[in-house]
Amino acid sequence: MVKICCIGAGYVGGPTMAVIALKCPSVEVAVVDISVPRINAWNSDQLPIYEPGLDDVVKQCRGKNLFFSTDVEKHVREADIVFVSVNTPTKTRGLGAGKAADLTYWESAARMIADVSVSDKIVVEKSTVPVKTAEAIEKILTHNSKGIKFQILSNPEFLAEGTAIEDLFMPDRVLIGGRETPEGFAAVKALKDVYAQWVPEERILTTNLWSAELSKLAANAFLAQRISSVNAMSALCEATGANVSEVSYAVGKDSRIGPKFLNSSVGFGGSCFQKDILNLVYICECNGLPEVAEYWKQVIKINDYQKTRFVNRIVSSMFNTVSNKKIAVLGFAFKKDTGDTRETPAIDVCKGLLGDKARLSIYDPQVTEEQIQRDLTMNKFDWDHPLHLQPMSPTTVKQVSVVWDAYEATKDAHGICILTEWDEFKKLDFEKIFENMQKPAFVFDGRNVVDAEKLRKIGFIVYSIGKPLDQWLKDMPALA
Ligand SMILES: NC(=O)c1ccc[n+]([C@@H]2O[C@H](COP(=O)([O-])OP(=O)(O)OC[C@H]3O[C@@H](n4cnc5c(N)ncnc54)[C@H](O)[C@@H]3O)[C@@H](O)[C@H]2O)c1
Ligand SMILES: O=c1ccn([C@@H]2O[C@H](COP(=O)(O)OP(=O)(O)O[C@H]3O[C@H](CO)[C@@H](O)[C@H](O)[C@H]3O)[C@@H](O)[C@H]2O)c(=O)[nH]1
Repeated sequence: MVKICCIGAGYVGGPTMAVIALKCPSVEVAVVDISVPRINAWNSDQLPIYEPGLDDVVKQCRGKNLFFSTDVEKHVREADIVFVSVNTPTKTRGLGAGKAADLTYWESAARMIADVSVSDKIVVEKSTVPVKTAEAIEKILTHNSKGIKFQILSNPEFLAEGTAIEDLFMPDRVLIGGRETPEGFAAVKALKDVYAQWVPEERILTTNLWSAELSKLAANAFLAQRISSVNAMSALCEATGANVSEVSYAVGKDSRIGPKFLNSSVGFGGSCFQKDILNLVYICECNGLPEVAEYWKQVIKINDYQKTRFVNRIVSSMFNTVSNKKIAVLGFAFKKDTGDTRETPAIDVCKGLLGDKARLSIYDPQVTEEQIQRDLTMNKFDWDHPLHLQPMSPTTVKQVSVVWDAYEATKDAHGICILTEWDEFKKLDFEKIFENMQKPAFVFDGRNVVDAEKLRKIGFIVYSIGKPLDQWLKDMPALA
């Protein structure tokens, strides 16, 4: 029986290994982590992450061929294939601070693998890493190996949160990069055989190591670039009276461009896009390519501009101040169908409004008060460390209350900001909400989820990203 061990029981390690266990009953899969609460949660009825369909997959395999454990060394020692899916945060100090990937967790995992191994192993990079990381990992492993042979593969993960199980069941592609040597080809084949149990052969791509590592950063950069492109257009739409949804639709009808990933928003969030582009920018700079670095940096700049622009719209529309006004924030997660708040645009929008002394009442169906308070007090990039190493802030933001109902959040509010596209926000009774709000009542829709015309008929002043502006908003300056 092939034994797989995955170091890192997070958003990637957990779902990916659960699906491998489900699809490969003859493989034994152990997912290990240094975080005791995380492993306890994986072994309980309340999994540590919310992902549609995940509970079901875990229930079918847990205790049979899927195990979650904190005994990292034992499972690594016994495994034939070791996936490493640990944090790769953005460095906050030293060389490359604010851009480069911090490989501390990766390096310590590699040293531990070398220490405890007593048989040859395939080590798989599942985390997103800078191109050429495999070379460094290889050096750590071979210098400490006591004669044991390691083959390093790059097998980046492309799942998106909220659709992780679907993406893992039917991936567009699985990418495996390895050394172009007989041993490298054999390792690639061994991993390919695992995926081939449910992924059609033509969707399993094999490349050299550097292409696989770089393809992951490139894919995220291309995806984020599409959003920044459409968001840049949204500002121009507002200035000209064009409608960004109509523009996106018309542009996406070109089969060379395609319709997906062209929704204008308050900005992209999530644990990957910003981090991976910063990483790409740093790699370009290190390789003497400042023009290429500048090009990708612009994707992040437009994303920051979009968030600032949104806050400025709110403040300027509400008589140039939100001081002591109650603003209802609907949605805090970085996208719908997840409780994940890493790099969510809601953090920057809320901080912007708090900077102007607003009172915030926040509702998200999947995010807890503790998480929101933590996000609003944490320093940039601190979120991307194992849970027990994250700073616990003793302070809370007093002007923020977190409620468990959209109607409660909007009661007596001056304005509503929609920051996540949860389906339930489309079905709210806006007549009832309008009655209970201060007047004039504003809606700032950062996800284009509400029917603006319907809301205007009720009496709201509505701002929808990239849509023709209300007369009210036209009269207000909204410079970013
Ligand atoms: N979240 C996503 O959707 C996604 C998708 C594709 C790729 N990635 C990449 O995958 C990697 C993991 O991301 P994630 O979202 O799963 O992160 P995560 O923070 O949810 O999980 C990482 C886990 O690794 C554990 N860990 C860290 N060091 C360890 C060690 N030495 N030994 C054992 N456990 C250790 C942490 O405790 C944590 O539970 C990152 O490189 C990320 O960029 C993420
Ligand atoms: O048209 C769009 C599509 C997305 N978004 C936003 O972009 C962010 C990222 O969304 P998405 O890509 O769906 O989620 P992630 O889970 O961050 O997945 C991305 O990042 C992962 C981590 O690397 C990759 O594996 C995935 O392929 C890649 O899609 C979210 O804030 C979305 O709201 C938009 O604003 N407009």
